[in-house]
Amino acid sequence: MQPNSNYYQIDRSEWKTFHEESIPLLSEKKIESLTSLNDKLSLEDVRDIYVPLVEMIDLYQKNYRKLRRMKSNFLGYSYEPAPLIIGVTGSVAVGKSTTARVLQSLLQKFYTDKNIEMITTDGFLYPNAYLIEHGILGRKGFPESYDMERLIQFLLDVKTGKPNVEFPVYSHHIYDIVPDTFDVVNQPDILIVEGINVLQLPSNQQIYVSDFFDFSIYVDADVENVEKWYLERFELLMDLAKNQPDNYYYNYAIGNREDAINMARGVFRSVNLKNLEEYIAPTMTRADLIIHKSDNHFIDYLQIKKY
Ligand SMILES: Nc1ncnc2c1ncn2[C@@H]1O[C@H](COP(=O)(O)OP(=O)(O)O)[C@@H](O)[C@H]1O
Ligand SMILES: CC(C)(COP(=O)(O)O)[C@@H](O)C(=O)NCCC(=O)O
Repeated sequence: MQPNSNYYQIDRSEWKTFHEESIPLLSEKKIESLTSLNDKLSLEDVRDIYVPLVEMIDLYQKNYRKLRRMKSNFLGYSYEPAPLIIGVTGSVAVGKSTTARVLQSLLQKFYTDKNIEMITTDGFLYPNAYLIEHGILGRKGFPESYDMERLIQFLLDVKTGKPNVEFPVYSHHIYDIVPDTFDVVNQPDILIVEGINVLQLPSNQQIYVSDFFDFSIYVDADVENVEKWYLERFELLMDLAKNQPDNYYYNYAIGNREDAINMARGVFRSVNLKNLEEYIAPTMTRADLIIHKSDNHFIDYLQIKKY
């Protein structure tokens, strides 16, 4: 990021000191219970990074509701609550879903009386059969592989307060959309939407996915680290598939390990890296907050949009 860019750069050592006086501190008990639920997460990360982040989101949340109330009064409409929507994006395997899950759990502990939900846009990928039929299986994750109209309709339904809004489910284990399976989002107070495509511009829709966002986060890391984390996840998925012949990773799991890893490295470079460079990284400067991860997923600095 250039020094004259539109972001304040804040080192971890400074970020961790931020605290809004009017907000009661999250108890140590709540913080500790979160790390025991998520073995990937260190207590330091929750304390240093996520607690200040939740407090900052609380400022957005309060302001959002206040503005909506005042606007309704001004226009003479009755006030209708609408969820605050937070977008989380970044490369494949940078740690978006881990970040989104931690944020969801911590927000839920912070707002005990509110409903905090999370979805991933993987569910809006077209099924493999469709991608094959259109000759774009090798473009999975690129803009044309998503049903963006359906995603926008979903967000519209949630934002306008519809109950039990259904969305399709993607499974990394079968490497496809799970047939005839849906999850629901039911009138959340806060919805986190995680995916590589959430800050991208629409191809032919009038509305951007990001038009629905009240706060957005881009998770950033050097490509060498992202490739390493992608390969580590690939090995983990292979290990889990060892005794599951129906699993997409089964054939890799029972075959030559080095060949499988080399294949995955090739896929990362020819598909996911290309996607990152062409379509994902260019959306970074649309985010309100950039979280930078260094070796071993250590968050070393954050950047907050100035204007
Ligand atoms: N903070 C973290 N500490 C350790 N491992 C992590 C952390 N965040 C993510 N990972 C690991 O990195 C890999 C990619 O993370 P994931 O959340 O699946 O990425 P994405 O959703 O961006 O594809 C996974 O194997 C995950 O377990
Ligand atoms: C489903 C995805 C597009 C989304 O990735 P995610 O952010 O969930 O890791 C990606 O995991 C993927 O399958 N990419 C296509 C190339 C590949 O890695 O097989």
